[in-house]
Amino acid sequence: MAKKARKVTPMIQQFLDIKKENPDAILFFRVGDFYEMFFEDAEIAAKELEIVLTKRSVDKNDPDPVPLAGVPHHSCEAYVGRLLDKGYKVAICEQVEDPQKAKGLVKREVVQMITPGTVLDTNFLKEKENNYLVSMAQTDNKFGIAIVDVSTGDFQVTEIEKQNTDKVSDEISRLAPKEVIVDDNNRDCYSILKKFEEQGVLITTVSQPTYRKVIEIMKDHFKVESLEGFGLGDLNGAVTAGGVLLQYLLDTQKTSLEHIKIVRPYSTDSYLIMDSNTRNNLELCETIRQKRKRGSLLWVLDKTKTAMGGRKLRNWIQQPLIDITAINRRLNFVEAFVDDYILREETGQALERIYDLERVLSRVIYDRATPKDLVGLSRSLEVLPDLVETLQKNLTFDELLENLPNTNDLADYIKQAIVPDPPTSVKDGGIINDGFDKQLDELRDLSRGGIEWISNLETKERERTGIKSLKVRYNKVFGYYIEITKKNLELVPDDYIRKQTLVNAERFVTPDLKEYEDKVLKAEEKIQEREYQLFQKIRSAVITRIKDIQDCAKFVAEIDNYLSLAIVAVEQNYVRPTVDNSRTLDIKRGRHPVVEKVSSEEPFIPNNTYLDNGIEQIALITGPNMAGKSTYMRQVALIIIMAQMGSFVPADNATVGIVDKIFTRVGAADDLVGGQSTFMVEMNEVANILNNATPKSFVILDEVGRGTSTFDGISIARAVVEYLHQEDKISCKTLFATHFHELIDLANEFSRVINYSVSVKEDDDEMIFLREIERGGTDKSYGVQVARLAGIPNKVIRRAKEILYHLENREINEVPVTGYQVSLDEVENKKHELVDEFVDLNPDELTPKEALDKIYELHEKAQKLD
Ligand SMILES: Nc1ncnc2c1ncn2[C@@H]1O[C@H](COP(=O)(O)OP(=O)(O)OP(=O)(O)O)[C@@H](O)[C@H]1O
Repeated sequence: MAKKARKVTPMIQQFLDIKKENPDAILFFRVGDFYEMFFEDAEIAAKELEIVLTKRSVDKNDPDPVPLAGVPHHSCEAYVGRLLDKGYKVAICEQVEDPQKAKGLVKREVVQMITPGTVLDTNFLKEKENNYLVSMAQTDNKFGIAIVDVSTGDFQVTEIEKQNTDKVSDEISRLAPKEVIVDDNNRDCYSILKKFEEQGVLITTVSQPTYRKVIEIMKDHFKVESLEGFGLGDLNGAVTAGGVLLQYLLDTQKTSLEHIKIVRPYSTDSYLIMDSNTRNNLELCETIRQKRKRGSLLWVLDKTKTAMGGRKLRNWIQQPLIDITAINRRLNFVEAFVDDYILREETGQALERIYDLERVLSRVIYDRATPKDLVGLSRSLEVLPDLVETLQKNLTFDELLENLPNTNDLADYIKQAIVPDPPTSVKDGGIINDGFDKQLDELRDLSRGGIEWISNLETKERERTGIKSLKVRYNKVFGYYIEITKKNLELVPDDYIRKQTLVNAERFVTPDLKEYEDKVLKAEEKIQEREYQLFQKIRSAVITRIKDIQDCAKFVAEIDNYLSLAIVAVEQNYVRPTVDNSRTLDIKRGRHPVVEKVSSEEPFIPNNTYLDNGIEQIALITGPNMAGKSTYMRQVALIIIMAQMGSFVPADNATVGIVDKIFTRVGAADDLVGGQSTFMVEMNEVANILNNATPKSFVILDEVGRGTSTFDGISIARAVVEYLHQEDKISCKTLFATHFHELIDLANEFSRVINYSVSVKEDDDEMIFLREIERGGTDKSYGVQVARLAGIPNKVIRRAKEILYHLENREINEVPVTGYQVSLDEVENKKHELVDEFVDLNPDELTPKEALDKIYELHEKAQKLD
């Protein structure tokens, strides 16, 4: 801000004072019809919003005018939205008294602090996505995480052991928060959050209150004596994060938080665990490269009709269940819809008429709701009885309907109160129905009577004066007046009082006219006041029913999800999976839900999968590039996820023994991570899998060891398979795709490793992909043929084939050196040296970090060799 003390105008001083209270926000300072920004705020706004930066002198002789930028108040939303998108906070500072009545400088106050995590305006929110604000706190041995979506009132807390920083990071990345709050002194938390800050998430630092204070904040907010009732007994980390979050909201949001009615503790271990790589690799909610919903699993499954359903479905996909009863409960509901076309149709039609109850409710609470919002709320609630009647036709839904609150009275009340098609703002008037409020009706009668008297006045006065062209008109300056053309002026009666002379006419008023006008205007003012009071009364009526409306919203979202999953199941021909406690994964003719939907050129070829922990634990899949290995492995993971989220699956038959964690090591994510070599990323991911997988986990390894030289790669790949196979270690179901044909032999040595390959047919040197997974390995890679498909020039292909021939026949030294100079002898010797060095490594003498560094060093050497 202004560094040296300078004399400034009172208004600029007022700006500076308010800015001092809100140092980390861009201050939108209301001046007349504009929001103006000064000093650095102006410079930032000008740059980020591409608006003109000007200067304003604070006094006549000021040599150093103040930077200034402004936006019109009526179109400020778009500008605020852009600043929020870029991770800024915006403080809206309004004139809080009528400038015409103000003595001296008009009073101004910050009436709203908008931050990316607390925004409510529908213009800035994605309809089918939650907008999470997260807080992170730390106790002796735990990290606490609290999550709130201010636009829906959803408030959850969890905690994770302190040593498990990766898990914390995975959870935060699942939530994809817009803003994270953290104690300004907490380095551990901050080091986890740094990555998110680099991705553009706003990190807001606050001072963490003491634990006692935190408990008080939580108890005060929820109006309870103890937090035990929420199941927060000894979750100190979760409670701390929750208290920090509430305190932040209380400090920044100048309105009530009444819609945050309950806090729900959860454990990340109650869901199928996936790290953020796995979520990305499997393209659950967006594609890896384009970051678009189209092409993701969500895109296939989302047929939801309501925004609430859309948000819930996203959460279901991100958090598949591990409790068999809960999964089967969901599957039962989906099945009920799958089996009944009429039920689907009728339910769909009802859901289509339901607005975003959660977000309307939060706007009501924050006093941002429009009359249209309330009409929307009432119409949505009115749909519920129809929906209930429809669902009652199938007994499966009884359980869901049991606790659904009855909100008919509220719907009726709003319907009686507000006109069916009200204007957008209460200020526009005319929002309350006639007959709803006696006082309003009387005022309206008065006003209408006055208007009628005035409108009859023209006829009356024409008769009285004999002036046929006499007109009664209204303008903002004089109010009502009588206009007489110049040529009729001598007929003007004595009681007319002249107000204005025009070129061809004169304007008059009469005492009667003024009296009626007064009545009308006063009545109008009172009507406006009364309508506002009534609107607030209706608002309060809604607020008393927050819990009921939230329960209805949850019910609608849940039904919407079952219906959506059922519609997809019918359209795409999915089946109900059997989910049980076995260790078996048995999929008959499984398909990839996304690829089968987008592949228009060739029909999708289904494939079987059988894995268990007893006999067929690790499937080693070999086959040419482009054959469909990655698609196949991802398809199996997606089928598990779909089954455990309660969805039908793309297969003819599927049995899924509950999986606790899914891990993937798939090359596609490599380019996502900046600053680390492909090999390093690969090894980090493998380390994570080997350290965290359990016998109930499912692991996909795609080309492990690819990022380094062949011998290193084979050695690492083999060691990983051996480790996964050891009965006393992990022994989890694994799909392992590899180009290293040398690994095929593992099936002879290890009882639970089974070879598979993806079939290809050769026809006149042409390669035809059959896309069928067959038992048995293949030692042909067809890399050269695939290279040709990719458009590599024929000359290079021919030469590659020539080299390949000699390599395959172990005639490394006899490759004719026509075309390219290849010193294979030298390369081969160096390669042996590297492998020797690798084999000589003694794990007992190295820490894991040293081992990784060493491998990395060898990898770099090998890459140079390549
Ligand atoms: N079962 C299938 N039916 C039809 N098309 C398929 C099938 N599996 C894969 N494909 C198509 O084949 C293409 C290649 O598949 P994928 O990327 O899985 O091959 P890959 O064997 O993993 O190749 P690479 O080893 O080069 O990574 C995909 O774009 C997909 O559209």
